[in-house]
Amino acid sequence: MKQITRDLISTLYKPTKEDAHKGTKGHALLVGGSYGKMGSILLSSKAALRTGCGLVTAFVPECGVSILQTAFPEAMAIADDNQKAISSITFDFEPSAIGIGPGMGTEETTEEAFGEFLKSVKGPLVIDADALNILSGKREWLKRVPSTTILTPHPKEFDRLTKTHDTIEARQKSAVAFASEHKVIVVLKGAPTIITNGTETFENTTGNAALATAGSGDVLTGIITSLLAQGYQPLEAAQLGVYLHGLTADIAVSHTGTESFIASDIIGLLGKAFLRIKEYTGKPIGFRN
Ligand SMILES: NC(=O)C1=CN([C@@H]2O[C@H](COP(=O)(O)OP(=O)(O)OC[C@H]3O[C@@H](n4cnc5c(N)ncnc54)[C@H](O)[C@@H]3O)[C@@H](O)[C@H]2O)[C@@H](O)CC1
Ligand SMILES: Nc1ncnc2c1ncn2[C@@H]1O[C@H](COP(=O)(O)OP(=O)(O)O)[C@@H](O)[C@H]1O
Ligand SMILES: [Mg+2]
Repeated sequence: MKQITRDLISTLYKPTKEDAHKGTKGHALLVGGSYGKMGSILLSSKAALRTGCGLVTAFVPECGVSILQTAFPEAMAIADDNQKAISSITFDFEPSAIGIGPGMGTEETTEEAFGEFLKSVKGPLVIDADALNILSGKREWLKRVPSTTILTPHPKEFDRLTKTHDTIEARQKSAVAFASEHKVIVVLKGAPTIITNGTETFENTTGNAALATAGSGDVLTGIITSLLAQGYQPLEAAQLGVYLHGLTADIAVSHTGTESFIASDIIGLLGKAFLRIKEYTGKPIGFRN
């Protein structure tokens, strides 16, 4: 297994172009949320914008619109017809990338909506959380998942999708086989997280137990979706996203410790994490780089 080193990340990282504007930096669409779990998609959406895409739209149940627009005015919101859970995923623009699943729930109407969504979605796409849980009950829908889609299961989600694994090694081996069979990229989250496309497998080298906190995976979904929206190739987006996510916790741990770190802190430290990566590239930090 290869390691995701700072050298690898320095070669992947693309600085913002000087003549960039919000229309050239990609438009991420985040789909998810349900009554009582709107925080998850809010975290994903905020993380996406903080990772550098130009525009973010959140597709949420009706009850989530005012929550989103109040807590995060920079994002646009599209309301589902249903009050509490997503029932039909329709939008009238072409997103540069889509992330789906955080807080979405697995109600029947949401399951149907996700099944329909998969019939027409082209990608780039990130599938997380409840979208993965729905797929676990509808494995035949895996055929509809576009190739190079990024799946971001934690161990329990991966086991639901496949089978119970007794060891981390067995699960990792299974993730490689799964990625190869379904032509997807699996980000198997954990300590450490591994990324595989079925041919090559990489182990992340950043992150610590501060990340063991509610919503940290929702944030990762936003980060990776944003990188995809900005034009990173799926494997690169997964590698850079997981590295950045972990780096925020490594930066934080000396002054917050592991206990008080929360998912919003990951978002707040993304800027510092990007600056750290810029340092690795050896190029001056500033406007003209
Ligand atoms: N503020 C919010 O709105 C939040 C919403 N969330 C959403 O809640 C829904 C349920 O997700 P959950 O992941 O909480 O529930 P799940 O039932 O899918 O998984 C939680 C369980 O998975 C196991 N697990 C997780 N990471 C593991 C690891 N590294 N090693 C071994 N076992 C591990 C643990 O047993 C844990 O209790 C998702 O839609 C998620 O996006 C959560 O992200 C929490 C925050
Ligand atoms: N002890 C740990 N060390 C490193 N990373 C961790 C640790 N615990 C959790 N993480 C990371 O935190 C994230 C948790 O994701 P997830 O379980 O989906 O959270 P949520 O669904 O609450 O958002 C993953 O990226 C995982 O790798
Ligand atoms: Mg999660």
